[in-house]
Amino acid sequence: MARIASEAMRERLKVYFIMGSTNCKKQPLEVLTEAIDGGITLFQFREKGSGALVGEQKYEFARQLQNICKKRGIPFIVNDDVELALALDADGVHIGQDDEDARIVREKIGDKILGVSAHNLKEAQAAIAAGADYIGVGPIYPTKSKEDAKKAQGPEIIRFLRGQGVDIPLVAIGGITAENAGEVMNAGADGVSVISAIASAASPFLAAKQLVQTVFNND
Ligand SMILES: Cc1ncc(COP(=O)(O)OP(=O)(O)O)c(N)n1
Ligand SMILES: Cc1nc(C(=O)O)sc1CCOP(=O)(O)O
Ligand SMILES: [Mg+2]
Repeated sequence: MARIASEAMRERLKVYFIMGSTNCKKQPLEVLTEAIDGGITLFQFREKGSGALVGEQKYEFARQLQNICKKRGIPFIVNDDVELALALDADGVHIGQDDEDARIVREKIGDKILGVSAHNLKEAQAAIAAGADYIGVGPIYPTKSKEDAKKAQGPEIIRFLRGQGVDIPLVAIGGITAENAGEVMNAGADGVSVISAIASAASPFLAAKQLVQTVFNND
């Protein structure tokens, strides 16, 4: 299998839903199913924070979510846990600046999708050099979903990176909702990545649909 092409990656990043068991108000498998019905384009399994599943329970939960994604043609990305991604034969891995080195992860996962978090130009350039398929840039707005999140930088960080010639597929993250997704896309993001806007919504289906409408109408 060859590396994903940039243009295909950009399309996949449009509405990127991230979720773990601790983020959901409803049954997580139902939340993911509704989000897919609503039109999400990519999914990341992020099992983190107080009360997160570990060991066999984490593996089994991930496998169930992966099965839903497989049936619906949504690529399944694993956050942080490269060994889990390999054990499940996931479609890819997302790592941050405090995780395993991106070059080593690229070697381990071969042609699978590699996403790397970047907060500034230096980190973005290093991620590209290490073989990232996309970068996640955030937090754009304040977020309650990541305990160790950095200070929000606003959509300006995306405009700045694009202005400096960073043309890798780029997804914005942190505090993004259907209300502010338009300005994030206008700043030059290929897509938006969200946890709470979908996972905490009374209707994950409607929440996903609203994001999809905003992002795709912005093309
Ligand atoms: C799409 C996307 N962008 C950024 C992140 C954050 O990754 P990281 O900085 O490693 O933080 P954790 O998510 O591991 O807490 C992400 N997960 N996805
Ligand atoms: C997982 C994550 N990473 C971030 C970063 O800045 O790198 S912000 C974040 C949490 C995003 O959740 P919500 O959509 O609920 O704000
Ligand atoms: Mg991480």
